Amino acid sequence: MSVRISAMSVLPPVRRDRVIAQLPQCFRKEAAIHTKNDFNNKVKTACQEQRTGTVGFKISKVIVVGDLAVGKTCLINRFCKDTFDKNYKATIGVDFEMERFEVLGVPFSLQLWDTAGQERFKCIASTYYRGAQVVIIVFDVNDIASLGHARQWLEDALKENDPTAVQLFLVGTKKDLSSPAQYSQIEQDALKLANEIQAEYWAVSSLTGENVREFFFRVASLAFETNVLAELEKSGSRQIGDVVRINSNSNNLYAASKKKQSNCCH
Ligand SMILES: Nc1nc2c(ncn2[C@@H]2O[C@H](COP(=O)(O)OP(=O)(O)OP(=O)(O)O)[C@@H](O)[C@H]2O)c(=O)[nH]1
Ligand SMILES: [Mg+2]
Repeated sequence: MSVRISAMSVLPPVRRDRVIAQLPQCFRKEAAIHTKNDFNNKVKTACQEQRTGTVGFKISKVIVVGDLAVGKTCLINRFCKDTFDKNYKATIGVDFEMERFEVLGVPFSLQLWDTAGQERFKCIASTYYRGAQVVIIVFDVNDIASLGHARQWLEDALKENDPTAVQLFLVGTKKDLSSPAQYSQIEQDALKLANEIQAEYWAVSSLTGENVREFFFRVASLAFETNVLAELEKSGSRQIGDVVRINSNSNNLYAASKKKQSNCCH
């Protein structure tokens, strides 16, 4: 972790299509984390004044869970690599992707943990649940049973996390395979569940790409907003100068992380 943080300072600039300047809107107002039109004012001001705490080192951990073959890996691959594979290759344990953004001018990364839905790999996968700021529960809009299992996935994910600190998303995939009539029927159930578990609801297709980018932009934006607000609360009356000092002292940060690394490897 610390090694990755120090490496970030030498990374190239964030891709132009990962720059977020406006708060992306929710998919359904009936099931949204919030329905405000714009980023929180305190967050905007802090970003303008570069008072966002560990500027440039912000990372949120996201775990993606749900039944086997609902399309978790395809969803991540569509967004991160703009690819789609029609052949099913089960995820064994977990896969990991880091996606970098710039939100309100501040570098921000999502650590995406793609977990296995197959029962036999669940045990390995669940050891990676800890420390998640965002939980994405995925179901297939053509498979009502996969929606029914969402609660169980949530329960397992929250066992390892502080339920009050987690932002939840419920995502229906494979929208391209369902007729409008079939879709609107399952959407009713999904919206109801999303409200009960206080999740924000989205429906996407990784095959066509419908809503995929919008969804991840929304995740990044809400995670960022929460992250900065928490940072502002934590720092309270701390001087702006403190933050600047931490950042300008990156040599020491690097040295410290190297030291830590050698301690744990030997
Ligand atoms: N038509 C269509 N097929 C999809 C879509 N998303 C995924 N699939 C297909 O569904 C199958 C399973 O997709 P994966 O992404 O591997 O599923 P997973 O949830 O990662 O499965 P596990 O890793 O076993 O948990 C593959 O054959 C995909 O091609 C979609 O949006 N539309
Ligand atoms: Mg997978």
